[in-house]
This record gives sequence, structure tokens and C-alpha cells, in this order.
Amino acid sequence: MALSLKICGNHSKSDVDISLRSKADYMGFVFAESKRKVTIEDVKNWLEHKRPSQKIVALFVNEKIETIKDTIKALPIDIVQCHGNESKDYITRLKNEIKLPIWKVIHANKEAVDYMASFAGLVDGYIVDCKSKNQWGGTGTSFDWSTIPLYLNEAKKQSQPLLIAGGINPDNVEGLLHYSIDGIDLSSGVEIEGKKSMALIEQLVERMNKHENNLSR
Ligand SMILES: O=C(O)c1ccccc1N[C@@H]1O[C@H](COP(=O)(O)O)[C@@H](O)[C@H]1O
Repeated sequence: MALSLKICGNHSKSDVDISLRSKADYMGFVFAESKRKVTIEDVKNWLEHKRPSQKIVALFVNEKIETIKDTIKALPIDIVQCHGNESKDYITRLKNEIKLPIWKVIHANKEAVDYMASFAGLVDGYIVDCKSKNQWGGTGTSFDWSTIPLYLNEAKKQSQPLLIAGGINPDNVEGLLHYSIDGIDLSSGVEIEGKKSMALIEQLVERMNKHENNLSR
């Protein structure tokens, strides 16, 4: 499986245009409290009411299920990302209410693998991220990547893909790609002064390609 790329936290027309022109597989929008929070109307306008070629991921944090349903009714969402401390019961209810794949975010900590195991058979992928005291994500900080094999092992048991997030940027991505992960998810690391940068995304993609080419030699 090729390494996939998600550019998250798009929060302007310029961000959306850059993500669309990039080699990203997924474009993410944050519908949760954040400096990158967007509204349904914003996204409709930026996408010019069209379905883009990339898959669209809608990110929520402990959101009311009705609000998620309203969002996916209004926009061409492909995947719902649950980025809070949602419970197994909540995800079970969400899965019964929507027909879209659900990605569950796991915040790296000592209990995280057990938390991840509780979603077996319910979700369609995982993202491991780093949480700060006041922010659920988009912090620009990384967790201890030496723990990635623990999450990979659990994702493999469940036959689900594992993406890594948190503080990834073009300078450190090569260190991350030594792990056999399925994809990476970035927000801060491809921004300059809060705006997505085409130059940084291209640098990142070049390093991802270099790594994949080395593997195929
Ligand atoms: O991007 C945000 O503002 C955000 C807010 C609330 C929850 C998650 C958020 N973003 C997600 O955080 C990770 C990594 O971000 P970063 O590269 O460290 O900035 C990624 O999954 C984003 O989708």
C-alpha cells in the first residue's frame, strides 16, 4: 500500500487551492474549536460547490451526532475523523447513524493501545496524534515515535490503516518513514504564518517520494 498524505486544517480559499493542486490524497477540514475552525458555508464556497478529486475528511471533537449528520448532508464528505476522547458507545451510535468510514484519533499515551483496541470492528482507520493541555490536535508537536510499533501492531491486528500526525514537517518526515505506516497527516508543518505553503508541501512530497524510491530499489 502506498503511503498516503492528508493535508488537514485547510481554512481559506488559498489553503484549499494549494491542497487541491498538491499530491495530497486527503484534504481535511476542522469543524471543532481551533484557530483553523471552518463552517459548512466556508467549505461550500471554497470548493465552489464541486466534488474535488481528493477525498474530504471532516474532523470533529466529541461532537453531537446530529451536527455530524448535518455536515455530511451539506458537503461531499468522504470520511469522518473523530479527534476527541469519544467512547466505544459513541462510535457505535455514530456508525449506526452514518454510512461513511470513520477514522478514530488516538492520542499517544500509556493507555492509548487499550483505548484503540476498544474500537476493533467499529472504525475504518486510526490516526495517532499528540495532545496538549488545551488542544486536541494541530499542536505542531510530535509524540515519541519509538512507540509507533505498538500502534502498528494493534492496527494490524484489526486490519486497519494507521496514519501518524503531530508535528510532522519536511525536515523530520524522513525519520518517521522508517516505520511501516500507511500515511501521514499534517497541519502546522506545511504552514507559513498560518497559511498552507505549496513550497513546503512540495518539499514534503519530494522527501516522501525519495523514501519510496529507496524502498523499491
Ligand atoms: O488542526 C487543528 O487546528 C486541529 C484542531 C483540533 C483537533 C485537531 C486538529 N488538527 C489535527 O491535528 C493533527 C496534527 O496537526 P499538526 O500537524 O501537529 O499541526 C492532524 O491530525 C490534524 O488533523
